[in-house]
Amino acid sequence: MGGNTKSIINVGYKRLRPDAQMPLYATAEAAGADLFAVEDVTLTPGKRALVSTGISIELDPGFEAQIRPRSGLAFKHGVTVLNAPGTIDSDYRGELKVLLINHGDTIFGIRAGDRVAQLVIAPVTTAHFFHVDEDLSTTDRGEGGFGSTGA
Ligand SMILES: O=c1ccn([C@H]2C[C@H](O)[C@@H](COP(=O)(O)OP(=O)(O)OP(=O)(O)O)O2)c(=O)[nH]1
Ligand SMILES: [Mg+2]
Repeated sequence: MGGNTKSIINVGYKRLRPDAQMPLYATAEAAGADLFAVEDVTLTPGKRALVSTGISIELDPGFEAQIRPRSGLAFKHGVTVLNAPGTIDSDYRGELKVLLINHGDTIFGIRAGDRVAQLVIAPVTTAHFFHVDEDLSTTDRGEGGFGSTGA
């Protein structure tokens, strides 16, 4: 289409239990790889739960993984990732966990093997923060924010 090339990085994963499933892209060009629950969880309305995936990954420095909601769960059941997007640091070696919340009005049951969220790999820019003594540069926006440009 635009002549841009796809970028692919290698990400090693470990199964922390035999029934864990590796993150899986549902289609060839999916941005997110689905994450699977390894346990049954019951989410009553308004409640949250940390759902185990049974997977750990090793990202190279300069990358992160984001745990994002699945829109189908949000649309059909009001179930979403509470801390979306969850941040997986490249130095994290623990199990990937998904913090789900039920914003719906009915009980939502998760079964082991269900796809509960999706993992997006992204490059990270690390800032070198330096203190400045002079004024910051002048812009049209200035200090306006939080709706300052109108509805
Ligand atoms: O949805 C999430 C979010 C985070 N993590 C793991 C990976 C991440 O690298 C680590 C720390 O996450 P974060 O920095 O968001 O949490 P924190 O509250 O700042 O904890 P910490 O003090 O451990 O950084 O927890 C998950 O498994 N799932
Ligand atoms: Mg942190």
